[in-house]
Amino acid sequence: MEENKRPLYIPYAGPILLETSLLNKGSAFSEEERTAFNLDGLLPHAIETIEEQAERAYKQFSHFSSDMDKHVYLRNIQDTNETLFYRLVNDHITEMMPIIYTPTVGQACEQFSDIYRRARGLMLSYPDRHRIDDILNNSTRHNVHIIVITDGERILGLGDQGIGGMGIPIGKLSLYTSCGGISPAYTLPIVLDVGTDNPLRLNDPMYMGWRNKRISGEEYDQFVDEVISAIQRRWPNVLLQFEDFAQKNAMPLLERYKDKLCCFNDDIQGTAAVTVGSLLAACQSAGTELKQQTIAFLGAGSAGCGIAEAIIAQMVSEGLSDEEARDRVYMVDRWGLLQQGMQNLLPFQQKLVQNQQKTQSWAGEDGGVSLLEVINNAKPSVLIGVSGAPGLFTEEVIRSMHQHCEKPIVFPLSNPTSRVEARPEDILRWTDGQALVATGSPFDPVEIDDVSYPIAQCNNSYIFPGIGLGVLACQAERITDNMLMASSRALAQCSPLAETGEGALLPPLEEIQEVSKKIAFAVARAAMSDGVAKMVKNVDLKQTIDAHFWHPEYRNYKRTSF
Ligand SMILES: NC(=O)c1ccc[n+]([C@@H]2O[C@H](COP(=O)([O-])OP(=O)(O)OC[C@H]3O[C@@H](n4cnc5c(N)ncnc54)[C@H](O)[C@@H]3O)[C@@H](O)[C@H]2O)c1
Ligand SMILES: O=C(O)C[C@H](O)C(=O)O
Ligand SMILES: [Mg+2]
Repeated sequence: MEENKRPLYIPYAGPILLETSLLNKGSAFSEEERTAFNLDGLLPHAIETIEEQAERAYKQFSHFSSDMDKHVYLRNIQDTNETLFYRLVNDHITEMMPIIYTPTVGQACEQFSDIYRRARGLMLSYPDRHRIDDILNNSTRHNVHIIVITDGERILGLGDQGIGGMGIPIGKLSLYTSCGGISPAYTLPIVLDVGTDNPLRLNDPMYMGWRNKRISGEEYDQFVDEVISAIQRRWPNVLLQFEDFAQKNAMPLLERYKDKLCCFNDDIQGTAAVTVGSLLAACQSAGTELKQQTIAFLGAGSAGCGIAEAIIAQMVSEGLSDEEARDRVYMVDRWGLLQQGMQNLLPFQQKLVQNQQKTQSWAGEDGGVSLLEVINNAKPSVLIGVSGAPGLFTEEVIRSMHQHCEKPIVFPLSNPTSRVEARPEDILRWTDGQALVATGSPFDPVEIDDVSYPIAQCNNSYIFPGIGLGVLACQAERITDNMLMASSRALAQCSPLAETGEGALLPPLEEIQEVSKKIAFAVARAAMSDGVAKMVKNVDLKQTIDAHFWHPEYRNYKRTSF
């Protein structure tokens, strides 16, 4: 906090200062600042506090009836006065997170070109591939510590949105700041504009991206390589988060870069960490261990296989052999259960096939093993949906699961809300209130017979802000599996249900900043013990994390020249 009291020396003045979102204070500029920075007459007479500004902004926000209008309104505040934006979001996190993030951000990506107002972040288009270094120098942020990058091809469960995918890095980075205390000055959203195969975007006269089919293969790989090399030259210590890449690219990109720079794939690893954390909390509250569960997945893609591998690693840490752990995990995709000998599986899916000898008698008429057949034969206690396809946890599937398992754990994690595998109220009705439900998108508590069931939001948003804070605090140079596992365990320790035997599976969003600090602490400790942190061992880690935590408060400005 002492840090924050030091004045900032600012070379901008007049309208340019008011147009600089990181520095603008609007009506909160003091009398002295108004004189020193040539602002007299550019602002209303009254000098306001940030609380007064936030009160007015909240009133205006509340007048909008649609979530998209609210989203556009908040994004506009973000683009004009970031401090006020974060003050507002922090004060109303439960109400505003679904507006700046999932699910509304999905619609904002689909309508990106329609609602476009101001420049934010970097848009790197394939036709500009020969001047990426120059373009990075145009960035409005110079001291970048965290980048979220997408190519817009798998936006939530909404498919290819081309340049509209930019909504996702913007939304994720907003959470890095509001939930993880990363100064907005340190963040940079990037979209790789490599075309789009979505006819709705290509045929839309308003579409603002490169109007071309997606590039692929060698051209695509080379372009990504050029961008990442340029990022490393410009910001060698940056944490790079890959987000919402299509299945064919997500894992190969992670494999290609994970040992070369400080990076992770949020859909594979962040999702795995939050899901394992949630499952650990669920097991703890039931007095069991993860190794005792049998787990079925619908969707064996980036998220599904990422979660499965993290579950297996946790089961092994609880004493199972790798083979025993894999035996307990059933992956169902479009063509049924992943089994040995199946054609066209990607390398990361091949590691998760079931032994055909065990499952051959389960097959239906078409020779494949459906989700229902897995439920009836394997009798899972945990069911996870990451298919992006809505409604597939049918009444029959859930009731069959409940027949074999008194208190099933059911996580329909697909986003946004329109893609959920089953709605929580249905799952609870079909299981007489016995299921433990968590979803990827936010849902209100379910009321049945005067009992209220809270629905946890099992979304990687519980994890990545804490990872970012931990990485910055200890100056980590890589993201290791131990760091991710540490984040899961730290999250599980924050679970009200695990702690007290009742209440929600995951902590309320009002506590997210404290949760992020705990995750950051665990992540940084794991980074130090893995030898990937530059921070010296005897520094007080907790104090360093607190010192890194940015708060949306105005600082005093003093004038300086360029
Ligand atoms: N809650 C979270 O934090 C979180 C995190 C990551 C992803 N997700 C969600 O999970 C979904 C999948 O993401 P992903 O990155 O794994 O995508 P992906 O494309 O890599 O994987 C989706 C998989 O589901 C399969 N699938 C599609 N329709 C199916 C059907 N009818 N039956 C069986 N399988 C089917 C696909 O073949 C594919 O293998 C998305 O909706 C995404 O929003 C949620
Ligand atoms: O963006 C989210 O809400 C979570 C996740 O990264 C997803 O792709 O669905
Ligand atoms: Mg994602």
